[in-house]
Amino acid sequence: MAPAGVLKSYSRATGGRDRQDEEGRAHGRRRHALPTHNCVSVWLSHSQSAHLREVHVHVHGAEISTVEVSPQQLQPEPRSDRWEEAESPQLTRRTTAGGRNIFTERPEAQYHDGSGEHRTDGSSRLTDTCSSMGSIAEYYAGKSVLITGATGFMGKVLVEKLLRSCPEVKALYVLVRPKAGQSMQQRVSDMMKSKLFDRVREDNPDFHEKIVPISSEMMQPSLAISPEDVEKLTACINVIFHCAATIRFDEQLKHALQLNVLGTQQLLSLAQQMHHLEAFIHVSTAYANCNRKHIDEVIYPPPVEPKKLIESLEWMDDSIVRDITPRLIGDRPNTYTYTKALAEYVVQQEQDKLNIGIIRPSIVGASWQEPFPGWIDNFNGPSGVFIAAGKGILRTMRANNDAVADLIPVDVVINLTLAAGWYTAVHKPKTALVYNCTTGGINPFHWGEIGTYTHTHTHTHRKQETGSCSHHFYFLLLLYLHHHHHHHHKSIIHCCDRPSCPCVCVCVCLPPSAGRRWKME
Ligand SMILES: CCCCCCCCCCCCCCCCCCCC(=O)SCCNC(=O)CCNC(=O)[C@H](O)C(C)(C)COP(=O)(O)OP(=O)(O)OC[C@H]1O[C@@H](n2cnc3c(N)ncnc32)[C@H](O)[C@@H]1OP(=O)(O)O
Ligand SMILES: NC(=O)C1=CN([C@@H]2O[C@H](COP(=O)(O)OP(=O)(O)OC[C@H]3O[C@@H](n4cnc5c(N)ncnc54)[C@H](OP(=O)(O)O)[C@@H]3O)[C@@H](O)[C@H]2O)C=CC1
Repeated sequence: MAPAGVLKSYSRATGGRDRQDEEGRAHGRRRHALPTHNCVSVWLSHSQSAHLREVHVHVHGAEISTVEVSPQQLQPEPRSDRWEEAESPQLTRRTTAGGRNIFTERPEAQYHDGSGEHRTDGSSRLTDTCSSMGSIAEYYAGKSVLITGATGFMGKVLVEKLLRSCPEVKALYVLVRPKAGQSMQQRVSDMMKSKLFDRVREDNPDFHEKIVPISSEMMQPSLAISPEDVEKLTACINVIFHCAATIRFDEQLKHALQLNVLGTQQLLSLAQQMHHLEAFIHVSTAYANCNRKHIDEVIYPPPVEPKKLIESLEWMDDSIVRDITPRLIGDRPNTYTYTKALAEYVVQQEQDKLNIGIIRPSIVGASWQEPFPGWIDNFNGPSGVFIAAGKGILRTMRANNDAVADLIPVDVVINLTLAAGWYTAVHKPKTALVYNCTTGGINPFHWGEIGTYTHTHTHTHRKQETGSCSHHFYFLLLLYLHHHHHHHHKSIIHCCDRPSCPCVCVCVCLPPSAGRRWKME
């Protein structure tokens, strides 16, 4: 176990008002220690005046990449996608003839091991491989990668990033099912035509040749992959990224178990047949253990033995399962978090046979920078709320302004996921490594602050667009903790689309003249 103070602060991923101030809110610029037993981490640091200043990618506590963001850069310019940008005290850089930076470790570099001890021991099992690890892109060169959930929000970004930043990757095998009357091929082809892939297309118009769709339905026995495809996959796959899941909070327990737990189990079985597999990366969620106050980067014992649960639910009528679901999920809020916790355990069971990494993102939001700022294709989590508020439909809701909004941009999550794939393959950890990919512990940002930033940003943006400072209130969402405050506000503002009376405007925190200019789009 790592030292409690540090890890608790970093790993806490649950929303809600919490104890982030054990280490104090950030006063001026500060850096927080990293969790100790993981070696690839992405973390954010900030100053009091800016909510997001830097993203750091660390390997073994050594920084391999830093991105600076000025407070004004709420819509930053696209930046270099190269991962090897920063000098670090623990890595030496050599630049190849082609201009590529290659980082190798200094022999005296310090390590943290799983017990939280600093190590200077050059004979550590981790150092052996570090000196030959090269860069992440170099690792993926010539590799064949299998991706589940490639048609989903995170899977798409993973596919895009691999193709763009690891151009030498050999092939991406994506498990896809036909859906909504579209064949598997049609779905993949549509995906590749989307704006998300514009930059990849620019770099390599033939990028589609690297994507190999494999027909699969993850709820079916053996994932419904044909014997020919199984043979193909077992012969060539080097790395697996498992993103597929049902992320519905209200999923029927049987369905969620079948996909999130049994589907994962079947993929692990397939993985074991692979002759050249180097890493299995499972995408979990920071909320898998949301019933705990502190979430360390460890896999907790499951609430129930998954195999037994699946066996006992098999014979039960759906209505009985529905009735007993609340008892089964206990102090977890939904079947999603419950089954994701079981899946982690199922993955852990294979750690003796496979090199495993588990990524636990918190609430994944729109891209921060890559492939361009602000990309998102769903209304999940709070995104639906932002859209409704941005459209002026939603203006009040019950929520705690001071609760931590543990948002994390999708590109940051994907960068970590790929870095973890590389790290896992190169270091072959003896036990599954867990990576909490969250912001709440080290760079807490609160729901209430979103209103402030959004308002300022909308105002600036509008001014840039129109050259005018006019107060058009497109975005006004007030959060109330108390039921009656929320209802009071709702009855005023939700009942009048155009508050023409100055008194109403004042009541709902608009300037008295706003009524005349209120405009809905
Ligand atoms: C100014 C201040 C701003 C401050 C804002 C403060 C906001 C506070 C908000 C706090 C929110 C906190 C959220 C916490 C989230 C924790 C997240 C944890 C992260 C994760 O680990 S996983 C990702 C989270 N998962 C989800 O978000 C899934 C949620 N969705 C569902 O559970 C169900 O879909 C839902 C919403 C219950 C709807 O079910 P149902 O009524 O059965 O409807 P259907 O599923 O049949 O869908 C009907 C129709 O709608 C489309 N649909 C549904 N959901 C989405 C979606 N998320 N995005 C896009 N489209 C969606 C669906 O496709 C159907 O369309 P058809 O055309 O097929 O009919
Ligand atoms: N979004 C978030 O905020 C967070 C997500 N996560 C985790 O990240 C992972 C990816 O999530 P996200 O991309 O947001 O989810 P999406 O719902 O966008 O994508 C889910 C993917 O799983 C596939 N899938 C679902 N059911 C099946 C099935 N029966 N057979 C084959 N494939 C199937 C979907 O395919 P299809 O297109 O055919 O439906 C889709 O590609 C999940 O494991 C989730 O738990 C973790 C934390 C936060």
